[in-house]
Amino acid sequence: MVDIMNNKAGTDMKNDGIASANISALHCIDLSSPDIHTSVTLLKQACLDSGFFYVVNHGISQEFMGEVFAQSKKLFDLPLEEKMKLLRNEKHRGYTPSLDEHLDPDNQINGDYKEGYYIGVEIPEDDPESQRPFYGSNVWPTAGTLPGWKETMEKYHQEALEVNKAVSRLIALALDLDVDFFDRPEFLGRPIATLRLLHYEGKLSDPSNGIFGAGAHSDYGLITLLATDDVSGLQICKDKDAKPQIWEYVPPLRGIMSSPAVSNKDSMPFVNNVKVKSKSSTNAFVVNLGDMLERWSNGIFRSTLHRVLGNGQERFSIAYFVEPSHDCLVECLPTCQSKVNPPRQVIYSYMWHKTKLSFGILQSNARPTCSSVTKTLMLIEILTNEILGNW
Ligand SMILES: O=C(O)CCC(=O)C(=O)O
Ligand SMILES: [Fe+2]
Repeated sequence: MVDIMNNKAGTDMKNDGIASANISALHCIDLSSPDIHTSVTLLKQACLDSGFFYVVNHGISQEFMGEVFAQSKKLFDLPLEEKMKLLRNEKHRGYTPSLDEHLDPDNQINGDYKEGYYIGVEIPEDDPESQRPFYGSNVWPTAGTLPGWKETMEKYHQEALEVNKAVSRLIALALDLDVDFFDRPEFLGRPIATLRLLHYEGKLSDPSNGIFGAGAHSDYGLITLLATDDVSGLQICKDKDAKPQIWEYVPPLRGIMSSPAVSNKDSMPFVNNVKVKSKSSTNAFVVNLGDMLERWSNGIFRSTLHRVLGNGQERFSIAYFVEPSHDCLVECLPTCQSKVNPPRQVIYSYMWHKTKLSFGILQSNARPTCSSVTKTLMLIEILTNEILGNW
């Protein structure tokens, strides 16, 4: 029996053609399990250990995921001049070309070797809400160019949001909050939820020379739901302060495992006693915690540094970034403070975005870099201090 959880040190990915790295032993949450207690325990441990975990049996069919990836590929297969007609607008919706984003400028010589496509929550232009950062209308390829594309992506946007909500309910329980804590209208009732299709062109990464598929970063929102194809590349660094940093692969978790470490085709992988149900069962999502949840939980749950190394093969992934509404006051959760861990920061989700926008971070990069995040957080503290006067 292959047990990815116990598949720790000693396993490497040498046949990826890049520097060998261990495979990370991540927890796996079965969203269909009636045993909520076990799911919450596993999830809590995952959030404390690494801020990364797999989610299986999430309810989105394999067939539909195949359609979403096929449509994504069709878009990226368009000639560059066609894609440039869909270039991202001022609301950061639409196409972002290769090297446009620079997630880790301190360690990258060029930008990320990936192209992307942003799809947010659609709010019509005549709705005053559309004036707020990250709300607005999407950019769509015409039905003539890509039939059914818009419909597929809109459906995935909705279905993936439900998976995120299911995960956020387990997170609420893991933080000793009411199960529906994050479901409130001002939180995930009106979320800032952004789908991002990604295509890595197949450039071989060379970390020592600053070449990455995606540079090291942590996501800045609440949680991110990531779907990937069978090509490995995602790595995490559980301790961002360690020197040297230790990077571990997070391989795609499938009904049939694709990585050499877990390729015993005769047996289905067990992950922390969760059986990935059958060869036709849905592929796992990778979920990771963002900087906002780290703040909200007063540093108890941590966001984790991650990056993507290209192994020379083309790779597709789909990230879904979820944050609460602009009106959400991200103040220390009641269950995350004590005498030894007093509340640290108060941030308006709205301020979070406004500050990023006003500092132009989003003008050069679709999302802020790690170092930008740090600078931004410092700034938010100053601004919030001025506005709320509670320091
Ligand atoms: O493509 C991946 O596997 C990760 C992408 C990612 O980390 C991001 O877009 O924030
Ligand atoms: Fe990320």
